[in-house]
Amino acid sequence: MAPTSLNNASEQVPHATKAQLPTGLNGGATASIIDPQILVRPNLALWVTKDHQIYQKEEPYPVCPPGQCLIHVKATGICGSEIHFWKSGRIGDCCVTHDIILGHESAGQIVEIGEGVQGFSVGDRVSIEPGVSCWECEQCLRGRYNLCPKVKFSGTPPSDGTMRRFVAHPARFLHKIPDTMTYAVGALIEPLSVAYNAVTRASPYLGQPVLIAGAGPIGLAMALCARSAGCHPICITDLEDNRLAQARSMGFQQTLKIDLGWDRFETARQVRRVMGEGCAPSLAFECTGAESSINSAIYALEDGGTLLQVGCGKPDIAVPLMSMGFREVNIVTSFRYRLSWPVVIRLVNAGIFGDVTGLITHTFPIEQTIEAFETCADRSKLAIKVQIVDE
Ligand SMILES: NC(=O)c1ccc[n+]([C@@H]2O[C@H](COP(=O)([O-])OP(=O)(O)OC[C@H]3O[C@@H](n4cnc5c(N)ncnc54)[C@H](O)[C@@H]3O)[C@@H](O)[C@H]2O)c1
Ligand SMILES: OC[C@H](O)C(O)[C@@H](O)CO
Repeated sequence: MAPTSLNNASEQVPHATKAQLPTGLNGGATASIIDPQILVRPNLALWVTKDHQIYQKEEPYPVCPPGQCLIHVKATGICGSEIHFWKSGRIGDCCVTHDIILGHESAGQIVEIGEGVQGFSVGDRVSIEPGVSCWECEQCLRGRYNLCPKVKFSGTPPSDGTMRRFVAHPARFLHKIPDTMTYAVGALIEPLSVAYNAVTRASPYLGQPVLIAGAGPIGLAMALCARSAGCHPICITDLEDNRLAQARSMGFQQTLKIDLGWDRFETARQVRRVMGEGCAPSLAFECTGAESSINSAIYALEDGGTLLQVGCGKPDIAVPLMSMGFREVNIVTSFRYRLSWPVVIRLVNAGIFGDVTGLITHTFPIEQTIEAFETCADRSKLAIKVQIVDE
């Protein structure tokens, strides 16, 4: 994955000042469905600095540019990448060089419609697809719009994100969610999309034995998706008991706590032992990005198996390429998602993944966003998915 493609375009969403606004709005039509009291609430936003600080500041109420909708963000999940931008100031070569607003896992309600937008109404409940691709380059035109070199990805430098009360977002990247779906679940469509994309890249077969390395939000979302795709048995590994306990509470009983003292052969042996039924995994979704985990997954795979690399780690990772060659072990990568929202919304709504709310362990009101970040970053708090809500 080229780190520079994480986000290459600069964000230029203009902001209106409150003084310019007639009634907390931009003068556009707003249906009575929106409580006017909500629109005058401060537009609190969560910023990160290049000096590893986060702070919350009131932003002007945004203007709603043509082609975009203004959304009252009602639920936003904190992603591990945001903890990286905060604590390390970077992911690979994608650096925080100036203060930006974080956030890319959000759902909310449309409060204003920009000029030229069709198919949406004020009051619609939507999940936000954060990667705004150009829709003009060859990758976009070929349908691989997740690889668009001009993508503006919410909350990834240099683009501001969705972790604020009100945000404008292009209508093309908004997806209606059914009335029966909560905003919290609408915000989970993003991590579930990461898993969905990886599953579509792997095309598993019914009854395929699968290893999932890492039981963070992505590993657990991966497990839900892989199970729905018919994978069985599924062995999930992690270093932490609480994450494996969460996996079991979601119905995945075959878990393995990794001992970093084991070498890759012993880890592979343990994976196969936990899988039981005489199985070795023929597909491994690697969701940690840790070199030792990647290597163990490669050795745990049966000959001819496939490593589906989802986790992001250091730029250069050593893998036993020659041994893989002799065993015809494949590596496939998966980056974000494309065309996933409508399908994932449909699958979640139909209950195909089971209860996805098992991913959410903590919820904070928007005013406590800093506390939410601290909880997410502090492993002793045993958080998996932390969400910020604003009802
Ligand atoms: N490919 C993509 O498009 C994409 C999208 C989102 C996230 N990601 C990446 O996916 C990974 C997982 O994301 P997350 O939010 O779940 O992160 P996370 O840090 O919450 O979870 C990772 C889990 O891996 C476990 N782990 C670490 N080393 C291990 C090892 N050697 N063996 C077994 N488990 C180990 C950790 O204990 C942790 O529970 C991250 O690297 C993230 O950057 C990739
Ligand atoms: O789910 C999407 C990921 O979190 C992003 O790609 C992030 O890692 C960098 O922008």
